[in-house]
Amino acid sequence: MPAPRNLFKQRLLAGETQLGLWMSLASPVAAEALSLLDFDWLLFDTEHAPVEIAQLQALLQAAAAGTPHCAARPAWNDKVLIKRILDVGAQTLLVPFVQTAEEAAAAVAATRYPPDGIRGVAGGTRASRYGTEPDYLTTANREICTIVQIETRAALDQIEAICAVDGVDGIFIGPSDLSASLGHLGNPSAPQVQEQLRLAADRVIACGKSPGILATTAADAKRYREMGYLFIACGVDLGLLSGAARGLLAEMGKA
Ligand SMILES: O=C(O)C(=O)C[C@H](O)[C@@H](O)CO
Repeated sequence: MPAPRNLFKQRLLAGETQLGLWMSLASPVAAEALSLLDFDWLLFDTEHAPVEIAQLQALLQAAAAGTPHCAARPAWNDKVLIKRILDVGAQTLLVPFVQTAEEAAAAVAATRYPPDGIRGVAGGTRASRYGTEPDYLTTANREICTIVQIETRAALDQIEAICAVDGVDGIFIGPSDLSASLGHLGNPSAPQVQEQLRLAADRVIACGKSPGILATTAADAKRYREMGYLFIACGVDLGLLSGAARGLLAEMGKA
């Protein structure tokens, strides 16, 4: 049996819109419950969430209950972190803080077995169904989706060069870090930041790649969709939980 088909990658390359959810709670219960909703993808964050590799494996196992495609973000553009995430079965990686074509190429190489890259070979991991998929090693590369995250002014300057790197399947813009880099720390809604987000989407699309982004409200997600963003994390599980709890308290008159 070959590696599982990566439908998220196929839809990304076809330019389809895919609505996702950003997962920071580090909770298998939340992962399982939210996987049963109709999101196209879930992103498990290991950069800014307290998630190590064994926990990520448990999160992926829990989310396998449902249909969304499961992506993961390593804590850094690091070949060891990326290898370990691939081994626990994530096929789509969102690699943070990529600023140059060279860094993008390194991210791609880390996700591919030789001769296309440098991913280390393991006999039995969750990715290969613990070694029961005889064709996994020869088919894994084509089912990996590598998305790089642009989150600085310097990276914005390199969008076209980064998009041109073979194996980069999509470009994800991090509004929080980008706003910080542009001098608007904590304020991604600043008009100058929003203008850069609009321009970035246009430039990525002009390069023939799909742009993605993280929104924290439905209003933001809709605006980003109008800007042309194609894979949009429409919210964060942690934010949704605490927002709903705050709303409940407010309704009870304890704001
Ligand atoms: O810059 C951003 O935006 C991101 O990279 C996402 C953040 O890390 C964070 O908001 C995720 O919870």
